[in-house]
Amino acid sequence: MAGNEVETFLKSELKKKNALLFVLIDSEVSNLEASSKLAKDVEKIGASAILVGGSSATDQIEMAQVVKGIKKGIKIPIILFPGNITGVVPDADAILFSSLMNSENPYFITQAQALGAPSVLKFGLEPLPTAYLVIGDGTSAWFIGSARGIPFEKPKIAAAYALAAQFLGMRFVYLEAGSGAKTNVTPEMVKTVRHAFNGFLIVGGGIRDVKTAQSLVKAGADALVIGTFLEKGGSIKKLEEISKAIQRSK
Ligand SMILES: CC(C)=CCC/C(C)=C/CC/C(C)=C/CC/C(C)=C/COP(=O)(O)OP(=O)(O)O
Ligand SMILES: O=P(O)(O)OC[C@@H](O)CO
Ligand SMILES: [Mg+2]
Repeated sequence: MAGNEVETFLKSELKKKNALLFVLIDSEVSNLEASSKLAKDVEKIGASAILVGGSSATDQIEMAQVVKGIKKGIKIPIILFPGNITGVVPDADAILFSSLMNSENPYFITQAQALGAPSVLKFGLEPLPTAYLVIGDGTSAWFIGSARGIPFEKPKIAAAYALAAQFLGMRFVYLEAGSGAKTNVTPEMVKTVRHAFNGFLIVGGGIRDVKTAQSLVKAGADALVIGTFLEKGGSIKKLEEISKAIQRSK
């Protein structure tokens, strides 16, 4: 059984850096060569982890190859970000073992977890118990996960879910506006959730500039996830600016 090395690493990074940058690599979008290069580049500019996943990434073989290929070139952890049981593959360091708490389909709350858990054990992946909360609507994660999206302007509802997650023993909360979302989670929602939840707070979806990133970190985010910005050709230099800015923002 895997230990808690990744969680310990993230917490110690957090002490040093104030807030962390996670880069999401979608194995469906980037091929192995592009993903390996991207992973090395983002490690250099201060990213603390690489997330690998996609809400429609159902090709397990492709995903396993990408994870294995990236792993060779980097020291920072690779954390799986599964949208389904097909996202559980070997050779990663950890997995966001997430429950989409505001899904209307129990499959995404407990059944995918039950089906995926034996493979997590078999592959020696460190499970990071995560409440995955989808905010707003219209994104892939919202649609595929049958989420009843928490309205952007209802921070107290998000905070109530986060508190429930804490009472259920989850140590990570992920506020997800959805990949490529037009609007990111509001700093006000992050602040309200931060107040209620004591664990590691991840925020993602639609983050692509320094100002937004800084405002979310000031509001209390521990880590920001950025994916689409790079998929759409955003520069590593700009990502570095974001990375540096969030390290100073709290
Ligand atoms: C713990 C295990 C085995 C499974 C968890 C299953 C859960 C909770 C799924 C939640 C629903 C879901 C579809 C989440 C997607 C998360 C994800 C990887 C998002 C990033 O991918 P996108 O970039 O949105 O995907 P596309 O590229 O397909 O738009
Ligand atoms: O792709 P973006 O919009 O950066 O979102 C990242 C992540 O939160 C999606 O699951
Ligand atoms: Mg994607």
